[in-house]
Amino acid sequence: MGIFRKLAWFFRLQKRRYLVGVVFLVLTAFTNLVIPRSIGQFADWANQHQLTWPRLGILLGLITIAGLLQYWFRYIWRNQIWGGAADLERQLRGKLFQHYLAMDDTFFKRHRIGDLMARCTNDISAVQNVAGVGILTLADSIITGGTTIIAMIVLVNWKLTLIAILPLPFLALMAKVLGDKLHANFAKSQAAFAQLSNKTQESMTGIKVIKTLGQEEADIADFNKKVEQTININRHVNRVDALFDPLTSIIIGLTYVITIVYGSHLVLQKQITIGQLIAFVGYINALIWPMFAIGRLFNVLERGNASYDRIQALLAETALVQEPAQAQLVPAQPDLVVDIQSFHYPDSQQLVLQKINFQLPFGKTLGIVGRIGSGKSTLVKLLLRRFDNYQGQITLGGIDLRKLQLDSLRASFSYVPQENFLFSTTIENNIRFGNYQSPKQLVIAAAQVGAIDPDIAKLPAGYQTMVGEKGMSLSGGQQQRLALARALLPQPAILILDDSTSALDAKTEVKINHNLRQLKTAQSKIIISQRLRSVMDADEILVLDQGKIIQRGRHAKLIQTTGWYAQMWQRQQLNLQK
Ligand SMILES: Nc1ncnc2c1ncn2[C@@H]1O[C@H](COP(=O)(O)OP(=O)(O)OP(=O)(O)O)[C@@H](O)[C@H]1O
Repeated sequence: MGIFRKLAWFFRLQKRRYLVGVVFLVLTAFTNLVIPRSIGQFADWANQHQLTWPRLGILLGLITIAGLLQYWFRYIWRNQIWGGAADLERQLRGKLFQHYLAMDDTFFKRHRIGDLMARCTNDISAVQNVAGVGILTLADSIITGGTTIIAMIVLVNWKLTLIAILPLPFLALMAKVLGDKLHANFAKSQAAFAQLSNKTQESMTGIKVIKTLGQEEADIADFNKKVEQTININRHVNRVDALFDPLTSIIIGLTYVITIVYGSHLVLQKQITIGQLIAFVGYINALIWPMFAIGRLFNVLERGNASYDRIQALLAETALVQEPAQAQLVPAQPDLVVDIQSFHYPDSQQLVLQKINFQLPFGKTLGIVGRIGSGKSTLVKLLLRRFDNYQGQITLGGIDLRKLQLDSLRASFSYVPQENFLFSTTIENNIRFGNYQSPKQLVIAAAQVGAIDPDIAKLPAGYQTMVGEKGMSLSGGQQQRLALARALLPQPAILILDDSTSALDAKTEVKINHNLRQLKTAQSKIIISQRLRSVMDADEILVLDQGKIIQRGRHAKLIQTTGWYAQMWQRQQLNLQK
């Protein structure tokens, strides 16, 4: 019952809806009594040769009215209670999704996507069941069960009632015991399902790698193994479930036998009429479902409770980066000043950045180069405030990043990462992403700077061409250029290109660099690249190695020195000549 306490916030919000639902459940329970009672009366009148057409008419009228009212009452409570359950689902789904979006990299490292999706599907359904089937069963068991037993005692005979309902609590007990077994297996089935969705998601995401390495057969075998495991567990669940029905029939059968044997005895003793006995059988019929449901109720509540805890555990995880109270907006045309003493990722002790300091006045360009793994992308993550746990300070427009509004901070940067993500919608929507109000000319202008406009013009549906999932229908270079156009459209204060032209040929890259230089919109640029050609026009270039700046200055100065930059420049020039 703890789950009802945990969901008290929701039931308080939906008080009216649930109250109306329960009132109509009570009315349904009362109309439920009319039909057996009328049939019993019919039997008595028939038995006593007192049945007349008008009397038959009254009974049929009563049964019809009770049936119609029941239809209407059921319609109302179903709408109210199921509506409430659907609303709980909507709220939990919304909360979880919003939470996922607010989380940082470490969260997604801790939880696999398949698990996160399972929480959004199976766990939410289990909690939703509490607010739907759970509430219905609880109210129905108490209300229908209670009114039926009272009717049996008052309208028929208390001794017969007591003896006849004796086996019914076993029905509830059995439902609970088997339910527990079912629950344990259900947890295994949930885990197997989560593994299967992890596997499916990984295979779908990595489909290109699987095909390239010719691993289709191995992957299919692995997938089939997981499907087999899931089916086996579900088979076991079904076997336990299948035990339930025959046992139910035995207990219900026993109840009828007792009722008929002892009831007939009472009829022969003239303590009750034959009509009362017939009505009584009708009441027993009405009582079976509430008893049966009580046992199942425990499972619904337990399952819901476990799932609610799992959802809450996720929701309780806080993002590493929090917005302070009274956060400030980024000033217009901000200068960027970086002074990082040291940084390590939260889940590792390895120092990834040390003594990184530079200034990027508004409108200037900074180039960052260096060996792979030297910390270039990590530096960008700190600028975008994906991590906060560094020693030192970063200011934008003179304000510490940690004091800025997150939305305002992120709107100041446009970041084109090494690996782009395109959405399965049109090319235009991919460029517009988040900037749906921008006029079409600006979309085209961004595509022109990104040198993707000529490619789009060649497509049959132009800007309205659908991009396959993850940009499947575009080449790697086209995807990179589309991502660049998307980053340019909002005209951010600082544009960050993180090796974002790696898939382009030299000619296209030169063209894009030229377009970027010609941009009329003033903005700062941070260009990270393996190709020194991309940064040679920068106002300052930083060379990183093992998280430290080992060289800095302008291109002309750096090629004069004997360090990494000059060596790399010569090597790349030679490669170009080949
Ligand atoms: N999320 C993370 N958690 C722990 N360590 C990480 C994480 N991301 C990167 N690292 C480590 O930080 C170091 C710097 O990585 P980073 O990606 O910043 O290098 P990079 O210079 O951008 O490399 P590349 O040129 O290959 O993109 C590497 O040793 C890497 O293994």
